[in-house]
Amino acid sequence: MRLDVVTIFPEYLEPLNVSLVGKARARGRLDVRVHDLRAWTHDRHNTVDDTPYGGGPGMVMKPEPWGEALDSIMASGEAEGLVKPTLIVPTPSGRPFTQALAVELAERPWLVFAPARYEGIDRRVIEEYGERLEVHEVSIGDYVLAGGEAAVLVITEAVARLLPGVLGNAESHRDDSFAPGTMADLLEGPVYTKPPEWRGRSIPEVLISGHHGRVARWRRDEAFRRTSENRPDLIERCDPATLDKHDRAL
Ligand SMILES: CN1CCN(Cc2ccc(Cn3ccc4ccc(-c5n[nH]c(N)c5C#N)cc43)cc2)CC1
Repeated sequence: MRLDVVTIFPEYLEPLNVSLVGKARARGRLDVRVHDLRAWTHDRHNTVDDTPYGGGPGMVMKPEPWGEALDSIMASGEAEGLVKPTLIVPTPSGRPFTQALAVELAERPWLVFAPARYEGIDRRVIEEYGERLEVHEVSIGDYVLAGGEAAVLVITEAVARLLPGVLGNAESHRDDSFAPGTMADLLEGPVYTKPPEWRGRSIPEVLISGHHGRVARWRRDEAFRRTSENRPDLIERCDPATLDKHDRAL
């Protein structure tokens, strides 16, 4: 997968050089290219924003630099034999970014991210590229950030861990929380490791019982309890047949 990010803060994307995404890049699973939007400005101040038409607070990102940047990146991808990218625009007014969308995006060969700042990007940019590309305007949560770069880090990590060969065998994403329509809709239960006793706190006996069926049942029950407490909405979403199937398998 090729992944391009256009931003006025390229240094914000440094975390894409480390950990899981950094390893995926080193292994050639991910080709990440970060671009400074100001490279596509032509005035002495490298201007990327201006006052909003109709008045109001803040500034709006000008369409011209974005148009030149996206055209240039698309041309470079096409020169390398890639067809068309999927454009992802983080925005507080976007549809929620979910595990289901991460799974969908992990199937794409080429993603381009357009994280804005200020009050956002002139709407005509989305209209222009929406006529040529699949465009996803997404929000990573119900809170307000100062720009889209943090969302790029979140989305990139969620997608990269789904790419073949990125997660080690031990860290399967097969039973991830939030995977649509499966028992994995439940939140993870508690986890424990050595030592068996720590500051007078021991671990649940069942986990050292050696009885795999009982361990699986205990984990499912704990996941169910935790989900009921923290995310009852996920219980609603989990169809009874799936719950029942899982029970029968235990
Ligand atoms: C007067 N009012 C009029 C409404 N605005 C709304 C507004 C407009 C821009 C910004 C800052 N910003 C700029 C680009 C950008 C991208 C993503 C996100 C973002 N925030 N939260 C998420 N989950 C995000 C994601 N993903 C924020 C961004 C914040 C709030 C406020 C002022």
